[in-house]
Amino acid sequence: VVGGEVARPNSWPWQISLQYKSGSSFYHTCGGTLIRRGWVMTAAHCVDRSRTWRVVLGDHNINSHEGREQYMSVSRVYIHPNWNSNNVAGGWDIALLRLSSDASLNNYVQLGALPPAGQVLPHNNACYITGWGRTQTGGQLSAQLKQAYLPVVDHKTCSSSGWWGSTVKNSMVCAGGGSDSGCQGDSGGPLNCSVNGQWVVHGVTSFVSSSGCNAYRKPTVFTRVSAYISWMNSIMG
Ligand SMILES: C[C@H](NC(=O)[C@H](CCCC[NH3+])NC(=O)C(F)(F)F)C(=O)Nc1ccc(C(F)(F)F)cc1
Repeated sequence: VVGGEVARPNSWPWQISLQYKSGSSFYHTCGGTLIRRGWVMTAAHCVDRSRTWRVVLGDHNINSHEGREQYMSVSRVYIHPNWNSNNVAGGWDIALLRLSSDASLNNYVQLGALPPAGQVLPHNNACYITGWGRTQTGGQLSAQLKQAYLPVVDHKTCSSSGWWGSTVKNSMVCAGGGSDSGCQGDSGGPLNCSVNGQWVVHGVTSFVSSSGCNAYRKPTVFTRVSAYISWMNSIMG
């Protein structure tokens, strides 16, 4: 996350860290959202390569053990069948991870709320991106979970010339476009939007401009969760 601020610990209790094993250690690579006790929603591009994954729940500082974390292994990865790893602009950047056991819900670990199928938020709807991604273009990951206020940019604006043009599809949500943005390492994490006073996860962090995370008029682009409700239900049952 470029800009924004460090989140109050565990104030986004559905945010997870997706980590892969290398040698005898695990490394943060993406974010994700706990959507059922045994299921995590993330981006397909996060799990393109087959690796040994683990999901960390209840985390704040990914480099220290604070005692609230739950470490879950992943028993199966479901990547959307239409996902094309050579074309993030095509959309379909969504995946589900089946956990090997159910999470314990508590003050630090809660389920994220999903939107109703088809719901599209209006321009400027209040949303926050959260994640441990780079804090500047080309910079380092954040040790502590960060948040940034990224209001929704409607499709009409986001897909206009000077903005993303036809790269952005209707199955995506744009948010931000100013000096705050997502960045590498935030992928797969939630776009948390305020709807009728409740936080609802309307986006899965998908891409930013290759010329810089907070490039002018290149809002962060998210997979629009409300376009994938039926697919997710078909997988999770
Ligand atoms: C560096 C930048 N990385 C990204 O945007 C990666 C996803 C990369 C998927 C493809 N391997 N996502 C992120 O950094 C995220 F944290 F914002 F989600 C990037 O490649 N952006 C990008 C690439 C292609 C296109 C387009 F489809 F238009 F060709 C648009 C943006």
